[in-house]
Formats: sequence, structure tokens, C-alpha cells
Amino acid sequence: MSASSFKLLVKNATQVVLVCRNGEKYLTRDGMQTLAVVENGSVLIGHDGLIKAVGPSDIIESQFKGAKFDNVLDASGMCVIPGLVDAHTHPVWAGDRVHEFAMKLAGATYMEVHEAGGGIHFTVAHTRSATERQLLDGLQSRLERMMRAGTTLVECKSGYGLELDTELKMLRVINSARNSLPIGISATYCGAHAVPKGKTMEEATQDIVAQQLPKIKMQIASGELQVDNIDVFCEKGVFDLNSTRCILKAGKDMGLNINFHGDELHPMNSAHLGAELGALAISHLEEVTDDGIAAMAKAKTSAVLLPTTAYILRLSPPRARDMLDAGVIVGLGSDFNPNAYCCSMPMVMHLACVLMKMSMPEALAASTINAAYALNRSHTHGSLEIGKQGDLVIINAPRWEHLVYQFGGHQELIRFVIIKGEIVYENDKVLNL
Ligand SMILES: N=CN[C@@H](CCC(=O)O)C(=O)O
Ligand SMILES: [Zn+2]
Repeated sequence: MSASSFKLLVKNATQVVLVCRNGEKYLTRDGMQTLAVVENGSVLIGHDGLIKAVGPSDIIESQFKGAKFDNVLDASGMCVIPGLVDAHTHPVWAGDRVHEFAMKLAGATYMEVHEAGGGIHFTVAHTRSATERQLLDGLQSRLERMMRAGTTLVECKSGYGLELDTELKMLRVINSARNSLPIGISATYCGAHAVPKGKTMEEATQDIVAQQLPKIKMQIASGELQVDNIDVFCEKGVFDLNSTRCILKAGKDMGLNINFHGDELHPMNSAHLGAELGALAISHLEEVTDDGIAAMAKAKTSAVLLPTTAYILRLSPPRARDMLDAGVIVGLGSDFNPNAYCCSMPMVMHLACVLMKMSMPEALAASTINAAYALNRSHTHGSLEIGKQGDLVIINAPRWEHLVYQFGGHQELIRFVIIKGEIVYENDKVLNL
């Protein structure tokens, strides 16, 4: 019995999906198939925004009889899941690429568009000339869209500057969004997203290691910037394995987590490199080898899979089943960028199930605890456990799987999105099934 006061009680939910209940930092193999679920459950969040209790409604009710709650939500007939974690996005840019979608539909490949000066180069030109205010406005509206689709923690990359000033501008914009919106952000420096026009790969590598990273390090030390991860696009015709190693090592030496693009269009031995360097995550992996999978499983380097990329570019999807069977920690991301314009993790989970043969529980584990692991946040995010951040999504359906099953249906299903116990999105237009 406790007579204290709390920020939010969510009570009587038909299902509360904890994802895990024993402080696991990630789930693999069978652990991803059998998620922890409480039937008829409640969640209690304190004034510090952390979860104070979660479990069967009758037990919570008797345990907290007499307590005061700033807000009570009756979730009868609804389900509660942890806030979704999007482990890979490029959300800071100007200039859409709808014209390139038409080119790709007509048969152009991603690299053909890139080598013709489009793709990332097109976005770089527009992002370099955009003001900080324009970039922040775009970022804020994209992040709000992601929140409305249930994302409460998102990785955000720079990488459309490819030179110091614009990379810093993008990182400042990410910082401003972190301070102005409730959504959690993990910031990634991705200055090696492409080789800038007019430079060789070697020159670009040297510029990043000798000019850009030292400046970023100074701004982190002075508190001007918060940067969490370092990324490189390790790909044939972009950064080769040696350059990738050199940049990632330099980032790691200054305290950044390694989280990079690898083995997307060609097998590059990125998985081996990531395992060797102790990378937290490698994204894409459409072309990963069996040995690479084994190395990632051993090193606990997570695989951030991006089903939107394979879908939009008509690639063979990454071999999720082989990775899952080998015990790799599999996470998911939207890959939101001007090539893959998707803000919705529920749609990503659906695509992961249909295109990559994941089960719905695997997709949810990959979009919560495992995506949080990829961002080094699984001690605070990714499951509904006491002491973790009170980030929840409340779905107007009697089983949580509806969020995956109803393709593109999240706008009608998500009733509330809650971050640190605050309602950040309320949808009163939810429909009955
Ligand atoms: N593959 C490299 N980077 C992005 C695409 C970025 C872009 O095309 O603007 C990705 O993850 O899909
Ligand atoms: Zn990417």
C-alpha cells in the first residue's frame, strides 16, 4: 500500500506487452518469439517519467490504493506496447526526390541515379543551401509524424553535408530538435555518407579524420553538440573497407558508438569489420555472407534491418531468418530518407513480416528492445519494466498484433502515444475494427 502521487496510471488494458521482464538488454532466437505479455494489465508512471509499476490491474489497484494520479487513462478494450524505437533514419534534409522515384520505377538502379549526380548528391546540394531554420522545420514535422506512428526514440543521422560546415549545421539541427520535442533522439555523425564531388575517397577520408572529427569532438566537449554514434556508407563506389575502418576507429577513439551502413548492394566484408571493431550495429546487410552473420552473432553486433529499402529498390531483402537462426540481435529501422519516404514503424514491422519472414513477436522485439540495444539505450528503453522510461503506445484493438496486421492502419489504431508519462499524441478519431 502506497499513498504517494504519480504522473500517469494506464489501467485495465486488455494486453500490456512488456516485451521482456528480466532486464534483458536484447532478445535473440526463441526469446523473440515469446514476448512477456500481461493480460488485463496496468502501468504506473512517476513524476520523474519512469515506470514505477506494471502488472495485473487488480494487483496494481490494491498496491496503490489511496495514491494520487495526475492523469488516469482507462485502456479497457485496448492494448499497451512500449514506445517504438526506429534505429535508422536520415531525417534532416531539404529537397524531396519524388522525380527519382519515377526514374527508379522506370528501371534505374540506386547506384545509377547516384553516379549520375542524383541521389545523395542531389540532397547534399539542397541541404547545403538550406538555412538551419528550414532544416529544423522539416525535421520537426517529420519527427512529429513518426511520433504519431508510435515512435518514441529515433536515431537521426547527419550526412547530407559531406563538408564540415553543413555536417555541423545538421548536427545542430538534430540538437535543437532534441531540445524542442519530446521524442528521444540518438544522434549520428554520418559525414562519410558519400564521397563529395571534387574529392577522391582518400581525400574525403582524410578530411573526415583530420578536420571534421576533431572539430566535432571539440563541440561535444564544450557541450555545444551531443553526438552518440559514428556511421559510414561502406559500399563499392562509396567508402571501401580500409577507409571505413579508419573513420570508424577515429570515431570510436573519441567515444562514439559504431553504427554503420554495410553489405547493402555488394558483399563488402562489413560484417567482419563491424565485429572486429566492436560495432554496436550494422544496417542493411542485404548482401551479408554466412561468415559475416556468424561474426556478428559472436560479437553481439546487432543487425539493423531496413525492409523499406529492399521494397523500394526492388532488392532481395536481407536474410533475416538466417540471422535470427544464427542468434544475431536483429533490430528494425524505417530508413526514412528522401529515397525511402516512410515514417511508420508499424508499416516497417508489416514489411519485415511479409518480405523478410519475421513473425509478429520478432518484429515487435526488433522494433523495441533490440532497436534500443542498437542505440545503446536498452537499459532505459525498449520494454515496459520498472525503472525504464515511461514511453508507451496505446492501441485501440483487443490484441497488439493488429498494429502489424493492419497495413498502413496505424492512424486509425493508435489512440495515445506517451513519452515519460506525458501524452504527446492523442487521437480521438480511432475507429472500431
Ligand atoms: N544507403 C545509404 N544511405 C541511405 C540512403 C540515403 C539516400 O539515398 O539519400 C539508406 O540507408 O538507404
Ligand atoms: Zn541509411
